[in-house]
Amino acid sequence: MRDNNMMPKGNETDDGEVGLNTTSFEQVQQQQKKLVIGYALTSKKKMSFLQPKLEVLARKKGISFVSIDQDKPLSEQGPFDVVLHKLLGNEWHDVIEDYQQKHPEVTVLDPPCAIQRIYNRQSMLQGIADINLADCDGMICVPKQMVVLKNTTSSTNEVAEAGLNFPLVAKPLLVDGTAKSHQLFLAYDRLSLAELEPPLVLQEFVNHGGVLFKVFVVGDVIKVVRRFSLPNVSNCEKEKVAGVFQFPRVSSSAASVDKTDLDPRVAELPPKPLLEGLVRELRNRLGLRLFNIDMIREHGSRDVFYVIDINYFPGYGKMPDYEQVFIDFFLSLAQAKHNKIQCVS
Ligand SMILES: Nc1ncnc2c1ncn2[C@@H]1O[C@H](COP(=O)(O)OP(=O)(O)OP(=O)(O)O)[C@@H](O)[C@H]1O
Ligand SMILES: O=P(O)(O)O[C@H]1[C@H](OP(=O)(O)O)[C@@H](OP(=O)(O)O)[C@@H](O)[C@@H](O)[C@@H]1OP(=O)(O)O
Ligand SMILES: [Mg+2]
Ligand SMILES: [Mg+2]
Repeated sequence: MRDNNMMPKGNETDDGEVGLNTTSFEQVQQQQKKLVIGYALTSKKKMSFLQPKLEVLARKKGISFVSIDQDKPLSEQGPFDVVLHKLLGNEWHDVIEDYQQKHPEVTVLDPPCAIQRIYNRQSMLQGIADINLADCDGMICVPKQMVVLKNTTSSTNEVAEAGLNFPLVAKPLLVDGTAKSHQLFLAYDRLSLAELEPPLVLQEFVNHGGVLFKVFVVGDVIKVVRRFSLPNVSNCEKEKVAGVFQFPRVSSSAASVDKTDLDPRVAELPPKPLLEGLVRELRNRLGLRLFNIDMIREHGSRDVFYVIDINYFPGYGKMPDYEQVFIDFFLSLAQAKHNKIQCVS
C-alpha cells in the first residue's frame, strides 16, 4: 500500500477541531492509500486482461495499473506495490529477478524461476503423481511421457522400451509463448515419430470423452470451466491409422461447453475437495499464484483425473467474473502487506 501525499498532518477535523479520536484518523489514512500495480504484458495479454470493467472496478478501490517501460531501468520506474508480468524471453526474467532482489518489498507475480519450471513440459508435471490426495474424493495422475531430444533410431526404440502406448501426443518441450510451442501432433505409430521435430515430449493420449476442465487459480480462488477437447480414439482407429497428424488448439477456444449438451458422466466437474487439495499442493510446490491446470477425466471412470498441462497467467479474460476475483486478490495482497508492516512496527 502506498501512502498518498495528501495525508492529514494531525487529528484535525474539517472544522478545525482537534480531536483525540485516532480511529477516524486511521480511517482517513486507510482511504487515501493506493495500490500501484506495474504491469509488463504482451499486447495480446494486455488487451484480454486489462479490460475496461477491471480498470473501473480497480479505480473505485484505489488500485491503479501503470505500464512498465521495458526500455527503461525498472528500478527507476514506480514505485510499485505489485509487478504483474508475462513477457517472452530469458532477458526479461533476469530483469525481474534483479529487481526483486533489490526491492523485496514489491510483490512480483510471479517469480521467474517458478514460471520457468512450467515452461518446460517435463518439469511442469514432475512430482504431481506423488501428491497425496487421499480422502479428496478422487485420484490425480499424469500421462506416461518421455522426452525426445534428438531424432535417432535409438530414440524411437526408447519409446517402445519406455512402454508408451500409441497414440502419443507430441508436444514441444519448451513453452516459450510462440505459436510453435503450442503446435501439437498425434502420432499413431513408431515409424512416424521420425517426422517430428525434437526437442519434444511424447505423452500417452488418454481417452476422456472430448471434454477438458480448465482449473483457473488466482491466489486462493479456484474457478473451473469446461472446454471442448479431442474425441476418444477407438481401438479400431489405433489399429488402422498410421502417421502423425497436427491438431488445432481445440481447448483454448473462449467458448465454455454447455453442460446440457453432454453426457453427465463426462461433464460432471471434478470433486471440489480434489481440486482444492491439488491446487493447494501445486500453489506451494510451484510457488505460483496465477496459473491454470488442464485436467481430463479418464474415460469410463468417475474419479480418475489426469493433469496434462499447467499454464502461467493464462487467458483470465475467459474466466467468469475474473474482474472481481482479481480486485479481491489485489486487495488481499495489500492487506497482507499492511498486516506485515503493523507486525514489524
Ligand atoms: N495426454 C493427452 N491426452 C488426451 N488429450 C490431450 C493430451 N494432451 C493434450 N491433449 C489435448 O490437446 C490439448 C492441448 O494440449 P496442451 O494443453 O498440453 O497444450 P498447450 O499448447 O500447452 O495448450 P494451452 O493452450 O492450454 O497452453 C489439450 O487441451 C487436450 O485437448
Ligand atoms: O495470452 P497468452 O499469449 O499468454 O496465451 C496463453 C493463453 O491465453 P489466451 O487465451 O489469453 O491466449 C492460455 O489459454 P487458456 O489456457 O486460458 O485457454 C494458454 O493457452 C497459455 O498457454 C497461453 O500462454 P503461452 O503458453 O502462450 O505463454
Ligand atoms: Mg493446455
Ligand atoms: Mg499450455
